[in-house]
Order: sequence, then C-alpha cells, then structure tokens
Amino acid sequence: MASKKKVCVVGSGNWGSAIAKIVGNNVLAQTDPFDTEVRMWVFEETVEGRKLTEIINNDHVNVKYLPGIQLPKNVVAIPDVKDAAENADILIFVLPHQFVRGVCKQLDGKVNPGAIAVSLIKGFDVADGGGILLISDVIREMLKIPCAALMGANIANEVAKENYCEATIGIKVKEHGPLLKDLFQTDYFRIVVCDDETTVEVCGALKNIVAVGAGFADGLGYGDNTKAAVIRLGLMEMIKFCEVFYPESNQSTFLESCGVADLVTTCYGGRNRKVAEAFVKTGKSIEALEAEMLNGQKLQGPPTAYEVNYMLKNKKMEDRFPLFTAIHNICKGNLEVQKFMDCLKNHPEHMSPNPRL
Ligand SMILES: NC(=O)C1=CN([C@@H]2O[C@H](COP(=O)(O)OP(=O)(O)OC[C@H]3O[C@@H](n4cnc5c(N)ncnc54)[C@H](O)[C@@H]3O)[C@@H](O)[C@H]2O)C=CC1
Ligand SMILES: O=C(CO)COP(=O)(O)O
Repeated sequence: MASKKKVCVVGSGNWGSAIAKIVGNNVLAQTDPFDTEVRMWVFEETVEGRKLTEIINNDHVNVKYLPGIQLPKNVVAIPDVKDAAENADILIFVLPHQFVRGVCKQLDGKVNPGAIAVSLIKGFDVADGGGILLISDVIREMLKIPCAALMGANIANEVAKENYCEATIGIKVKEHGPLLKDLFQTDYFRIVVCDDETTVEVCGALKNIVAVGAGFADGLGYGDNTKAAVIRLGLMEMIKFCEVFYPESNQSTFLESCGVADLVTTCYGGRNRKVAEAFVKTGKSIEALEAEMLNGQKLQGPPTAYEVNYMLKNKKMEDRFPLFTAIHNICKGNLEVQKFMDCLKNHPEHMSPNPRL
C-alpha cells in the first residue's frame, strides 16, 4: 500500500493560517491519500508572554495572525522549518514573498526529493542581470522540486469565516491537478485547475500593485468610478506585462479567479488598498503604516512595485507601464501622490489611434 501523503504548510500568517484550517480539515476527511497530521511552520515569536507555537498547539488559534478562528487540532505548529518539512510529500509555501529565499536556503538539501510544492505567495524575486523571477521559479531552483501555484480572490479573513469564494490552481505537471484540488477544495472554497501556471502567478503578484493605486485614489477622495478606472488600466497593464514578458501566457486565464476577481477583491478589501489610502491621508511612510496598522502582517504591493520597476527600468520600458511606474515612484517618495491622477488621465490607453482598433 502506498504510504500516506504528508502535508506541510510553510508559513503561518493571515493566509497561511486560513489555508492550514482548510487543509487540516480536508486531510481528516480524506485519509486516503493524505496523512492526518498537517505540520505548519511558525516563525516563532512571543505573544503575551507565550510562544506562538505553544498557543497554536494548545488553544488551536493563531491569536496574532488569524484571531477568532479555530484551527483543526491535527494542524501542528513547529518552530523549525526543517523539522516541519521533514519527509513532507506536499509543501504549501505561504509566507510573505520577501522571506522566501531565506526559508528555501534553510530547506536546501532537506526536502524529500519526491516532494511537490505549491506556492500561494504573491510577488516576484529580483534576478541578477536586471530581470525578475517567479516565486515558484525560486522554489523550483532552490529545492529542485516541481511547484504549482494557487491564487485567487481570497481575502484570508473571509475565507477563514467560510464565506464562499473561488481559487485557481495553475499546474505544470498534469498529475498534480487532481491531488492538489482534493487537498484544497471545500464546499465554500471552489477550485479551478488550469495548465497556465505562469499567468496564474503573475496575476497574483501584479494585482497587489494595482491595489496600491486603488488605495491612492481612495485616499485622494475619488469615488468608485475612479477606482474602476484604476482597476481597468491596471488590468490592461497586467495583460500587456504578460504579452511582453510571458508570451506563452493565455489571456483566458485573466477570467479565472486569479485574474479579474482577485484584482477586484484586493482593490476593495485588501491590506494594500487600506494602507495606501492611509498613506495619502496621513502623509506617513508605507513602512510606518505597515507596522502601525497590520500587527506584523506584511504588504506585498510596494515591494512588488519595486521588483517590477527594477526590471522595467533595466529594460528601459517604464513608459510602457505608466501605472505600475507611478505607483512605485509614489511609494518611494519620488513622485507626489497628487500626480497619480495625471498618470491616469494621460495613460497610453487613451491615446489615439487606439492600438486595439
Ligand atoms: N492575507 C491574505 O488575505 C492573503 C495573502 N496571500 C499571500 O500569501 C502570502 C503570505 O501572506 P500571509 O499569510 O497573509 O502573511 P502575513 O502578511 O500575515 O505575514 C506575516 C507572517 O510573516 C512571518 N514573518 C515575519 N517575519 C518573518 C521572517 N523574517 N521570516 C519568515 N517569516 C516571517 C510572520 O511570522 C507571519 O507568519 C503573501 O504572499 C500574500 O500576498 C494570498 C491570498 C490572501
Ligand atoms: O491577495 C489577497 C486577496 O486575494 C490579499 O490582498 P492584500 O495583501 O492586499 O490583503
């Protein structure tokens, strides 16, 4: 008899904890093929005098990152990532993207060579030579295992409350589709599997930049029509970004949950939007507001805007992506936020002749 598949969740923040709840319950309901214990790596910290791992293992709540949500008892918090990942068959990577290299370094040579990974991480990695890498590429290259991506319109607190939503799993290896769908799907978290892993992941990363723009528009006092324009122009830049840098990309993937749906939910309900609005209203830095407003949770939009700009600047292509470029420059204090409206008004999408006619 084939041995049961052991699952490890690498990360335990807001989304990491919400997904551990789903996966923990799903493995209990499907003891073939899954092992019933789900190990969850926790970046150890002290919360109100107790270790976070101890709180999770005794009280079954991540009081810091997902308060008020009961985690299944078979989700076991482990402070050493090597111990957590040991012998795992499926590694679910779900941590802020700025930490992924450091964590993979610790896991180098320690993961089961037959394991598969799935990345829930939104962002890019800057590469030598002026380009960027997908986070799944970093995982594949550093750990030498295949990696799929799960992205979607999935604000963690809502998913944790079991409010209906959808997600997209992008795969490169066909056989991973059914296994991962069984691991993640519930009656309130519906999964579509597609073979366009790259676009799934690129959408998840880029929409966080647009959400920062949506927050700027909100902070400047504009209404829903303006935000819809930010969303539309952002979507056009996301599509163009895939056309230019990932020509194998399939445009129909933008219609999956990882595309338009995630863009919309993040521009209305996400942390990037919220902090960007406060940035305009308070004049404080993004870093200060992240620390003040998010209680340890991390923003992905501003660093992703930097990563994208790093490549665009190197390729002398900033003017082809004026929305992404303006958002980066505003975050860095190189452009006044009031100029954001000029960026929208003068966007090449409005220039004639319209390139699509
Ligand atoms: N929260 C959400 O609603 C959603 C988040 N995501 C994505 O999932 C990924 C993870 O996000 P969250 O789980 O929300 O994380 P989070 O934003 O709650 O981040 C906090 C986590 O980072 C850890 N951390 C802090 N310093 C660290 C360090 N030096 N090294 C390693 N870990 C450290 C903390 O221990 C905590 O687990 C991100 O890429 C995010 O874009 C995707 C969908 C929804
Ligand atoms: O990715 C998300 C929803 O799918 C969450 O977005 P924020 O990081 O802006 O909260």
